Amino acid sequence: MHIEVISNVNEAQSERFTHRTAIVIDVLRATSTIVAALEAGAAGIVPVETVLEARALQTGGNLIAGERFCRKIPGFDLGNSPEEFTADNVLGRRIVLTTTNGTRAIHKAMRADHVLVGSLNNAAACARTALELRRDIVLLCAGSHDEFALEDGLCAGLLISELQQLSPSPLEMNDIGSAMLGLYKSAGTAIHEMLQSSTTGKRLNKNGSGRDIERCSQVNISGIVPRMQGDMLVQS
Ligand SMILES: O=C(O)[C@H](CS(=O)(=O)O)OP(=O)(O)O
Ligand SMILES: [Mg+2]
Repeated sequence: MHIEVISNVNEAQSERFTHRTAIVIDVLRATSTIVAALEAGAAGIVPVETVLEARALQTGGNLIAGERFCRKIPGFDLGNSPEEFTADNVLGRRIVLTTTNGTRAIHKAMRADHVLVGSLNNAAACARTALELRRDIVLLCAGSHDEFALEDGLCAGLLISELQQLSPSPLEMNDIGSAMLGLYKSAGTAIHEMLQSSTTGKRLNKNGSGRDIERCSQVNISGIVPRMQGDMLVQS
């Protein structure tokens, strides 16, 4: 099995996903938030790229959620903080989500046979599901504003480490994959500190969302594996 890591959305040409399983990673914060929403019992998450698309889908009991410039979009029900996605707020609800990087990355990966959502929170479960799907795997790091993001690279490394532990045969990977595996191994117990020091971490701290970094740093706290079915992410 071959693992390819793509370090940001601009590199993600649609043919790179053909016949593969894609795992989309946006640790701060979209993919961590999607995991939290399904964990809290949301019926599903519809990722959309623009605020206008989200507003157009504010019908039939849907909630609309998302951020621009790290802040909840005016008139939306929820922002992009995992903490907001509690059972009280989302149980049984369909949530339309738009974020700066994460939901755009999910759309880039749509050509894949299977699209999963990965984060530090659900890495082991996500790796297990991806292996069961028996395709080569592309790890798409959403990055931030079309640049590599440390937190997403770290998560790609963790996912590769989990895949290696679970796979019955050796895995091949591209050079970025090897580099991200090394990054993850070198992090040791300093994952939270690395996220704090990342560009996105600093931006979130500046915008009053520093608490989310701690939650998004926690490794393997969830067994939820969001998977695209039609236009919606649901629990696998
Ligand atoms: O809301 C977030 O955490 C980020 C904001 S920013 O673009 O990194 O400033 O969006 P996301 O799409 O979750 O990366
Ligand atoms: Mg991000």
